[in-house]
Amino acid sequence: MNIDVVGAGSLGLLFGGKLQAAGIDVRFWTRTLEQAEKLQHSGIVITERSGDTYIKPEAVQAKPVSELAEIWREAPGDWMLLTVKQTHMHDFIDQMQSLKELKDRQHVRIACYQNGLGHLDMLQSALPDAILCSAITTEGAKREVSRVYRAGAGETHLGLSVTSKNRGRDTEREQSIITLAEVMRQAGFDCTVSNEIDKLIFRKLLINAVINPLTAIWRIPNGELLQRTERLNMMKQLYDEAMAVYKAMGIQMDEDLWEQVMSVCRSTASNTSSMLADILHKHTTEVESINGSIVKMAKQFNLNVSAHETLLHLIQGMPSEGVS
Ligand SMILES: NC(=O)C1=CN([C@@H]2O[C@H](COP(=O)(O)OP(=O)(O)OC[C@H]3O[C@@H](n4cnc5c(N)ncnc54)[C@H](OP(=O)(O)O)[C@@H]3O)[C@@H](O)[C@H]2O)C=CC1
Ligand SMILES: CC(C)(CO)C(=O)C(=O)O
Repeated sequence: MNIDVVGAGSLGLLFGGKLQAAGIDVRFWTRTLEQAEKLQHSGIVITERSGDTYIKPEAVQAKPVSELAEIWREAPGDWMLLTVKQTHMHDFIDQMQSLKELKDRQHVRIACYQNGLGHLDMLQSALPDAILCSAITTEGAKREVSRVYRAGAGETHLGLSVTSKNRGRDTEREQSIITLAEVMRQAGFDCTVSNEIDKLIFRKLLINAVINPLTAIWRIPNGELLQRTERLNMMKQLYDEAMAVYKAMGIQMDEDLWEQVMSVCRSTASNTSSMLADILHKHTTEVESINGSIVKMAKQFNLNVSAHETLLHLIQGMPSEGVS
């Protein structure tokens, strides 16, 4: 199987690096030529509790994403792992426009790792023939140049979301996802195919919508959210607002989801959430596709989600030079 990893960041290097170490043919597609050259010069190191895995420089295939569509004409891959952030989806879509002209365009298969909502619809309307699969993962990865740290082993669920379903050829789509999951397992990921991927997408959205903006505003690791009543009260307000939206939409969640949110805080107690990390690194956050999605859905039902709305605006208004 040939895997194209688009976005050689934290998740991209973790998944791509481990797949390559398991003997899968992997090509990395970077935003800049500079990063592609760096990977080919230094190789990739994956640091896990069990030790380091090293992909030698000469084994790394990395190119700027601007060359992907052209190379795909001659040598298409079997699956693309899309590991860019939500904030870079528009750039990626612009770069992929010429894939529409491929003869075999219905064989463009993309596994989307993004947190939040919005990317699948956007991608499906830009590439209507592509097979899109959601990859919901509890892996935690952090990149430093060409080294990626894996924070324990998480679970990854792959599945066709509502966006990609009802487009025919479901058996073929499902089979290709099963094959991708098998390859992921060979590479050491706890990966399963889920028939309830939308539930998992909304569960993750809720967890991110409660934890991320508060840790970003208070600049605390996830575990510290549980340390003060005021923080727990804010979490609960965000939770209740989101659950009211889900109820109006007919989205069923587990009865003990509030317990699960607190349990994620405990199991990732020392984590800097991705939203806080983005702010500290002066990157645009994914708040628009996380809390912004809750706000957008609430509007359809005239529901009040004032906590999400306030946090959305507070985070969007953060100084672009970051905070220290
Ligand atoms: N890290 C994690 O543990 C988890 C992350 N996620 C989700 O996965 C997604 C990716 O996260 P993460 O890996 O942490 O993010 P990173 O910022 O570490 O990686 C994203 C990479 O994409 C590159 N990129 C940006 N635009 C393009 C483009 N058009 N073409 C090719 N590459 C591009 C960036 O390049 P450059 O650095 O040059 O800008 C960067 O290397 C996010 O939506 C996140 O919410 C979900 C679960 C866990
Ligand atoms: C689950 C959580 C909150 C872990 O840090 C996360 O997914 C994130 O930081 O984006």
